Amino acid sequence: MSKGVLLVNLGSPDSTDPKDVKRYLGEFLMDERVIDVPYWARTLLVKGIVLNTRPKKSAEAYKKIWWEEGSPLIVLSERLQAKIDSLTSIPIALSMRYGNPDILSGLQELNDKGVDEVLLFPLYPQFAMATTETILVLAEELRQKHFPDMKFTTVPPFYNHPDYIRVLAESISERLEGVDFQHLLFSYHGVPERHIRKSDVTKSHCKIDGTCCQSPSVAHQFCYRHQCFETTRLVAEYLGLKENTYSVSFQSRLGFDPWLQPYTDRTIERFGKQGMKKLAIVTPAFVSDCLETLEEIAMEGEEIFHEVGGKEFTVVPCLNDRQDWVNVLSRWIDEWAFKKPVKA
Ligand SMILES: C=CC1=C(C)c2cc3[nH]c(cc4nc(cc5[nH]c(cc1n2)c(C)c5CCC(=O)O)C(CCC(=O)O)=C4C)c(C)c3C=C
Ligand SMILES: [Fe+2]
Ligand SMILES: [Fe+2]
Repeated sequence: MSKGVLLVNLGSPDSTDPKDVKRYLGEFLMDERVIDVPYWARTLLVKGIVLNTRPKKSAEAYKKIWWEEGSPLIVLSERLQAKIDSLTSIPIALSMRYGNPDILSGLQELNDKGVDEVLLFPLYPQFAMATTETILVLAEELRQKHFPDMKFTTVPPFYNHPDYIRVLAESISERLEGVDFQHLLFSYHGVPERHIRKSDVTKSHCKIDGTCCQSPSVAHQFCYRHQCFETTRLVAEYLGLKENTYSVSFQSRLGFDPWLQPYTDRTIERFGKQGMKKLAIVTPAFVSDCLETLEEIAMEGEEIFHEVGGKEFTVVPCLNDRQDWVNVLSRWIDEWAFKKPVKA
């Protein structure tokens, strides 16, 4: 058997043209694991309401962060792929769950190189139905339809892996060296609370309260909220952060359902109103900088903080193509390719 890797990230529109943004949002939001309501209700909501207003607004936001080479998320993912490729001896392909390059083209590229054993590598530290699960489900559908002889292995969420924690913590301490900050906010992408309950394999553990995510449970294998808290706890431990000098919040909510709380925008506002002047923020749900980090946090978040009296707002970049991160990913891939188990 011949081995290869498919890195998969979320994806971006092809350009900042509202038509491209509309096509991308249509594919993204019609995913039943992103907006998890019956098909008729999703169609009504997405095609009848969201796609009539959101693409124009989102296109304006994308214009603020777009690079000459294209979407930061795609460009940074491509740089990561190229660097890993230069360190490993097996083919490394890159796909996006939505937009281009799609998962089918990534699998085709590997297939054309003679690969019949693929390591599926969702580029998300924490499990979520709207991220990891939807990648694995679509990839499996495509495998059955187009490449029935291909074999898949999946990289599990690495939210608590010591290598990931070390690199994330080092990236934070590098960015914050010499920066005087009062609080470090760990802002994760939010999900509707309903998603957390749906992913609870025990169907009884998850209460979305102060205790469930801290009490041991098999449910945590698929609990995004627990995994965000664990990443935070382990990084705080690594950096020796004192209690009450860091906290967790959830950003990017959409719609009227309750999403995971506290919300990042309200948290930033509250901190400023309480008199905090120097806030640092890190976004560990994303391994590549993107709209949600470069616009929502670094631009909008800073504006909110300044409006309520905050002075210094420091954003830690995502891991992107940092060399220590590239080294870790290349080593995990080699461990798999040369028959050593990838540590969970
Ligand atoms: C409406 C439901 C959404 C869920 C659930 C959701 C979960 C989720 N998303 C990410 C990562 C990213 N999301 C990004 C953009 C983005 N997300 C949503 C909606 C949901 N996300 C929308 C509508 C958008 C598009 C932009 C907008 O109109 O506001 C991005 C950035 C993409 C880019 O091109 O830069 C990322 C990355 C995670 C990790 C997650 C659940 C854990
Ligand atoms: Fe999102
Ligand atoms: Fe929980």
